Amino acid sequence: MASPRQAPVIVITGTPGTGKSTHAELLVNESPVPLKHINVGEWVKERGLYEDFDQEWQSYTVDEDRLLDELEPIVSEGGVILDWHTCEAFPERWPDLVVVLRCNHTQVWERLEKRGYPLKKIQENNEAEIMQVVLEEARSSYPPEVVVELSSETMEDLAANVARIVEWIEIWRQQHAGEP
Ligand SMILES: Nc1ncnc2c1ncn2[C@@H]1O[C@H](COP(=O)(O)OP(=O)(O)O)[C@@H](O)[C@H]1O
Repeated sequence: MASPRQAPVIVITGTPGTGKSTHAELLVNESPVPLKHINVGEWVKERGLYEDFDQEWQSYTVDEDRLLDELEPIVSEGGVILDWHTCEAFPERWPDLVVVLRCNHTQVWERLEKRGYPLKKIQENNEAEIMQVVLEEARSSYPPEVVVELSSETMEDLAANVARIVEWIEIWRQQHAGEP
């Protein structure tokens, strides 16, 4: 990394509906260091970082090269939460912490139904949660000490998870104090 990092890079990932944005928003408020929340899906749409839009699946084919090019300078500064339903595109050197949120697949189904997702997309995500696709992806892309799996089924889970990440940030800060 070219620039000194005063704050860590945290990836929050998980199947859509597991609670990534909810966690990221609360974490921004509770973090002891300033964190910028990037909802990568929204970022891709706003900046046109996609090659195509699939009507049937209602999803974008992301231009990953452009996405990574645009994120790189922000990530090098540190103090960022990358919130995305996939994480393997991010280089191994980027995240200090990868949080994989997990949720009972029935709850995922209900949350995505409320969001108005097409049935096909709900089924695909439901199956992905059952098969722990995102967790496997995170485990195969990053060192084991960086990846943490957290349950996100209740408001108590949410509060406990954010408190745990805040504690982790405090330790990260102590370990990196005085670094150039
Ligand atoms: N731990 C939780 N307990 C209860 N409801 C939650 C929890 N996490 C998320 N939700 C709810 O589930 C829905 C999807 O959450 P969201 O953060 O948008 O998921 P994602 O960003 O992973 O797609 C929202 O209505 C949110 O309020």
